[in-house]
This record gives sequence, structure tokens and C-alpha cells, in this order.
Amino acid sequence: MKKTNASILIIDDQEDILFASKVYLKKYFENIHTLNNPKKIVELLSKNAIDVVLLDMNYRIGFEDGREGLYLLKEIKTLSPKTVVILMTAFGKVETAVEGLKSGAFDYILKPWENKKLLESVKQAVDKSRKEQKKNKEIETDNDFFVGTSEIIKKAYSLADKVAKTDANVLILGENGTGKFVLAHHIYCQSKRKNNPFIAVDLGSLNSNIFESELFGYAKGAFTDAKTDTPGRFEMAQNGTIFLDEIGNVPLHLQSKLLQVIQTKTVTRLGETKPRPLNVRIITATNLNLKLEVTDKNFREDLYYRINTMEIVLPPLRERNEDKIPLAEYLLDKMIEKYGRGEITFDKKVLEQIEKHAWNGNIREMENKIERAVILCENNIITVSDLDLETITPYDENPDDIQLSSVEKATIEKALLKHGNNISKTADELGLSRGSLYRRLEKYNININ
Ligand SMILES: Nc1ncnc2c1ncn2[C@@H]1O[C@H](COP(=O)(O)OP(=O)(O)OP(=O)(O)O)[C@@H](O)[C@H]1O
Repeated sequence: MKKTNASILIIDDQEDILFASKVYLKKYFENIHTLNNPKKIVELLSKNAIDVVLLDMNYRIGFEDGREGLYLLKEIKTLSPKTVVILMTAFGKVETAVEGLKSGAFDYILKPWENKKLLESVKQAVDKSRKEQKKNKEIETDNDFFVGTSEIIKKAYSLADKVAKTDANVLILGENGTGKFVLAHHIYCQSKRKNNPFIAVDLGSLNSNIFESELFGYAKGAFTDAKTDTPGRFEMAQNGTIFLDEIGNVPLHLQSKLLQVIQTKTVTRLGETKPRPLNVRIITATNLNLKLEVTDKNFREDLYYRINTMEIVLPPLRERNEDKIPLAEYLLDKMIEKYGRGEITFDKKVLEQIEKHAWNGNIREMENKIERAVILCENNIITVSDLDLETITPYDENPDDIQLSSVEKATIEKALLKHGNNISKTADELGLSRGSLYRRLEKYNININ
């Protein structure tokens, strides 16, 4: 009989159970791993792709309420969402196992089990795990990613495709709305980590108080609200990819903590002392000129070199003139599908405007305008008034102006972030009147709501 190509992990503190189940299941499945200490789960899951876990619910004598099992179940589902878990429980403890089913376990079996029943349950779990993996592949191949025809963007995307196959850290630079998140996700989908988690974190929105607990996790009791042991985003990304957006906005004292995680490939939860091993690919992004931030001593040089093994610059839309019309057509098709509309086309005048317009808000601005136009348009033709571009200055800056305006925009965004979008304080810091700050927010399409 041919063995099924699947990896099963059995976790139990009783050696005889591990031995017996391993010997039996080895006849049917290619890889059987066993663990007698559940603390080693993170390490094992970070090094192996496991299809099914058979998990005992109790480990310490005197603690037989199954809570440990439920906790470990949560941890496994966080670290490796596509792994299917079967709980093992003693007769009379079914209630906790049922709670486990509600928390994402696939099945439970009673100890001592009949081998046939165990085999049946594991086979079904392997099927389920295969289906999950297939579902994910379909989503990924269905992933709609616009490439474009300009040399500058083709170069950037081809670099991304090349680096995707490796485990190198990637830094994506580009103005707001140029597609940094979309590119990071695209890299993940092309990588060998695509069946493991993709965790995106907007570092700009994490204030210093929650930065560490969110990213590194915490132990129960580490601070007043720490009710349970909780993994951070790094652990959630175990075996997968973490996308750290707005890395340029992390304050210096927290940069050193990030550096330590990246350097040591370990993370220590708040309130714990022992580091946990990490196997995570790191993709970062920022709209700031990070090199300049390093020169100005706002960003640690050592962290910069850690994260930019490969640097990909996404050009603003105004530097990709020939992509504007094809991109607009692509976004139009996307919106037609979203709103279930029949064929809609652009009026000739609209196409001219699309080409001339600066699109300082980049792809996001174009997407928003086209979405609005699809909702508003009558007669299935998008007119100039549907697209609503009249009020916006056409693009006629020279390259030096572009550089300058990118810097100005980034400076304003940084000051806004620092002052929690408070207009008066931001204007004060920048030496502007409130009126001129508002004019600039409009010019650069900066939304503060
Ligand atoms: N290559 C692409 N193909 C299809 N759509 C894209 C592409 N790049 C960007 N977009 C669209 O443009 C919008 C902005 O993209 P995204 O959020 O990735 O930009 P960003 O640079 O991360 O923005 P921010 O800096 O503001 O976070 C998204 O709604 C996305 O759907």
C-alpha cells in the first residue's frame, strides 16, 4: 500500500502514546513527528510544514481541565493557519474538546482510541488540509496584478519577481498609493512561503505604548490588561512573511528593538525572558527617503542595511506616462466587475485628461476617481464631469520640482503623524499658516480623516 505524502505531528507527554501512534500512523503517512514537550511547538512548526497535528489537551499533573490544549490549539492556528488540528482527550472531558472545535480544531478523539477511528480522522484531516492549500493556490493565481508597459515599472516588477524566489529582506520605496502593499503581497504570493501566513503591520499607526506588545507579544500578567499569553505579529507570521509598512516612521528607541529581532531571528514576548526562534521573511516599505533619514540620524544605519538586502523603488504615476491609460482601463474593468455593470468606456476627452493629470495620489487616486465615475456615469460613457479632474492642476513640473514636492509631501506627512493629525501643531512645526497647510494637503491629496 502506498503511503500518503503528508506530515503528521503528534504532541503528548506520554511516551507510550507517542510511540504507539507513531508506529501505527507510519504505515499510512510519509512523515510522522512527535513531541513530548509542547513548548517546542514553535520551533518545530517554524522548521517543518505540518499538515495535521494530533494534540493532547493536558500536560501538567493537577491541571487536567484541557485549558493547556486550548491554548496550544490557538498557538498552532496562529503560527500555521493551514495546519489541521485533532484534539486528543480522555473520556469525560468532552466539553473542553467541543470548545476546541469552536476555536478551530477539526475533530477530537477519545483516549484510548481504536486505531481504525484514529486513522479515519487523520485521513479526513489530511484531505481538509489539502483542500485548504488548494483554495489558497486558487486565490493566488487569481491575484489581479497590473504590470504596465513602461520600462521603469517593468524593471521594478521584474526585480520583485526575482527576489521573490529568495528569502532576502526587501525594502520597497515609493510615494503613497504607488502600490507598495500590493507589491509586497505579490512578492509573498510568488515565494515559497506562499502557503504560510502573510501578516501586514502598519507601523505608522502603532503608538509607542502598544508597539512592543503588538509586534513581540506578551505573557499573561506582563501588564494590567495582559489577561492571556499572546503571540505578537512576528510570531503570527511564523514560517511566512511579515510586511512592515511605514518603517521610516518608527521612533529611534523602537528601531533598536526591531533591529534586535531581525538580527537574532528571535523574539521575546513582554514579560518573558527566553527568546523564541523566528523564521520570518521581512518586507518593509516607506514613503520617506530612508537614506536621507539615515544621514539626518532619524533612522539607524544598521537597521537600514538589515532591511534593504534588496531595494525596490516604485515610481510615481507621473513618471510612468505610458502606463496611465492602460492602468485606467484596467481599473475601469475592475470597477465594472465590482459593481456588476455592463460595458463602460471612457470619453475621448477623459482619456486626454488622464494622460495630462499629475496623479499625485498615484494609483490610489486613479482608482478612487474611476470608482466614483463608474458609480456616477450614465449612458455607459465616463465623461469629464464624472471623472471630476477639472479642479486639479495638470502635470507640468520639471524633474527637480518633482523631487522637491516629494520631499515636501513626505515632510508634511511625517509632521502630521507626529502630531496625531492636529493641523495647528503641524502647521506650527512646519512654519506654515493653517491655510497654506490646508492648500498643501489638497495639492498632495493627503487625507487626514
Ligand atoms: N500593480 C498593481 N496592480 C493592481 N492594482 C494596484 C497595483 N498597485 C497598486 N494598486 C492599487 O492601488 C491602490 C494603492 O496601492 P497600495 O495600497 O499597495 O499603495 P501603497 O503604496 O502601499 O500606499 P500607502 O503608502 O498609502 O500605504 C490599491 O487600492 C491597489 O488596489
